Amino acid sequence: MNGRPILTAAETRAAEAAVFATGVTVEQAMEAAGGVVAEAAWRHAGRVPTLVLCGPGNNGGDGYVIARLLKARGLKVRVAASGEPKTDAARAMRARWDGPVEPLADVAPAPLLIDALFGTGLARPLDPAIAAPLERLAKAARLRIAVDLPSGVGTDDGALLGPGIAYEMTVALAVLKPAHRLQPAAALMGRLVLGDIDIPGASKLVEIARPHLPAPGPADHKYTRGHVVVAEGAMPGAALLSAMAAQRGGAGYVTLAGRATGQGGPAAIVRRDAPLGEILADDRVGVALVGPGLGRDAAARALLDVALAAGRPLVLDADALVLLAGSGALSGMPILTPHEGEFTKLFGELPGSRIDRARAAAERSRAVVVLKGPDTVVAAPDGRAAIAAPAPGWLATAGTGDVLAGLIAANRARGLDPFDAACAGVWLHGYAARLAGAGLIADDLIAHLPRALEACL
Ligand SMILES: NC(=O)C1=CN([C@@H]2O[C@H](COP(=O)(O)OP(=O)(O)OC[C@H]3O[C@@H](n4cnc5c(N)ncnc54)[C@H](O)[C@@H]3O)[C@@H](O)[C@H]2O)[C@@H](O)CC1
Ligand SMILES: [K+]
Repeated sequence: MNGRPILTAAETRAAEAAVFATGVTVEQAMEAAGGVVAEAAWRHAGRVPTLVLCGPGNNGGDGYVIARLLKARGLKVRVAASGEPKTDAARAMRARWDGPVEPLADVAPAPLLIDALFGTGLARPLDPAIAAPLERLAKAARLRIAVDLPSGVGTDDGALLGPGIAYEMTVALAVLKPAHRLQPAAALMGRLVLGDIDIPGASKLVEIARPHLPAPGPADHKYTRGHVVVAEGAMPGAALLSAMAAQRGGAGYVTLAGRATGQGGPAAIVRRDAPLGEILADDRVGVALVGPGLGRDAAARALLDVALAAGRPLVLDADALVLLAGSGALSGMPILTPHEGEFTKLFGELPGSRIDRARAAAERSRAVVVLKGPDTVVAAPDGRAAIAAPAPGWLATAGTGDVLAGLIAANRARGLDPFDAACAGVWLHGYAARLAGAGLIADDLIAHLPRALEACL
């Protein structure tokens, strides 16, 4: 799978254990971890008086190493701890720290705060006796750096278990964890730096990577590049946005068909008023996109039924998802693109993190599920899953979902497998949003798609 691996707390422990089984010691891994954080802190903050907060586990152990290494560089470093270290490795690092260790409760702040209280081992919400001084010290600092994770977030689900402090930088150790990308935790990370400590991790969960989308070759023509048929429903503006996004997203041929309610848009988009079933019977159709502006009436239902029966690759969005509520497994592995509200209508209240819920929904529906939001998750029925890197909040505006559906349709029509097509669409969408900048509207995203595509050649 493309993209940086993301490991849960248990998977990270298993990856560490595999490395320890080769003869590497926990102390060596901890020295390496402390080393990468100290280096990153030095490069980020320079010669700034520093306070390192150490917790009881190995995250705290990393903290004692960081304190020693920064002090060796000539920084004024103080250490405060929430208690005595509880692991052998952390005790060993505590013993190698030659300065005092102050109690957390009443320690004075410093301009740079390094938080090594808890990492992947946090098992419950922070006690106020820890959360309160952490918050006080963070507020009084000028810069805040988190070791592996901000203390007080759920590693596997990104939930808030502490005061929700925003850091300037987080140094993820060895691999990314779900909290680095899942909200609300992801918003606290600041600059996310990956600290390589030579612990390889493989996972069925990755961060969505820039796709490789080669330019059309000499043998390509409009149909090999992908023919996208977008169903036009009650609100034709939404379908037009999808169609334009598919076109600018690289599809060779885009047709609007269905209720023939719309007008306007580029002359290169073909409008047909033949029955949708007849249009989809053409085996050169690469994908049918149904849902944006579809409506929820009997005519909408009829269009959806025709598309479901056509046997073509499908992308189902918006109203189509609401109309599908209560249906079981789907055939042909369609791509479903619900936001939270549509997801709940379609699949009910599922337990677990957004990753767990997207995976369960994908398995149940036999579809690729794109659970949209500030931390979009893509999941396939075989367990593959991917989380998008943070995209600009400006995407929270009308029509951007229609653009995403069109982009995913274009990538599916060009022949990518449903999971890869969904990931490629999400990546292009986020990248185009960064190019479009502040105040973007959905039309601006479309205008920036050619440059986003160029980045993938
Ligand atoms: N990923 C890796 O390969 C490496 C990880 N290391 C570090 O080790 C960390 C994980 O270490 P640990 O598993 O010891 O976990 P932590 O250091 O995150 O914390 C575990 C300790 O905190 C206690 N605890 C959990 N929740 C608490 C709460 N709400 N209030 C008070 N105490 C609580 C536990 O009982 C345990 O003593 C990583 O985050 C990373 O910083 C490095 O030291 C070495 C290499
Ligand atoms: K931490």
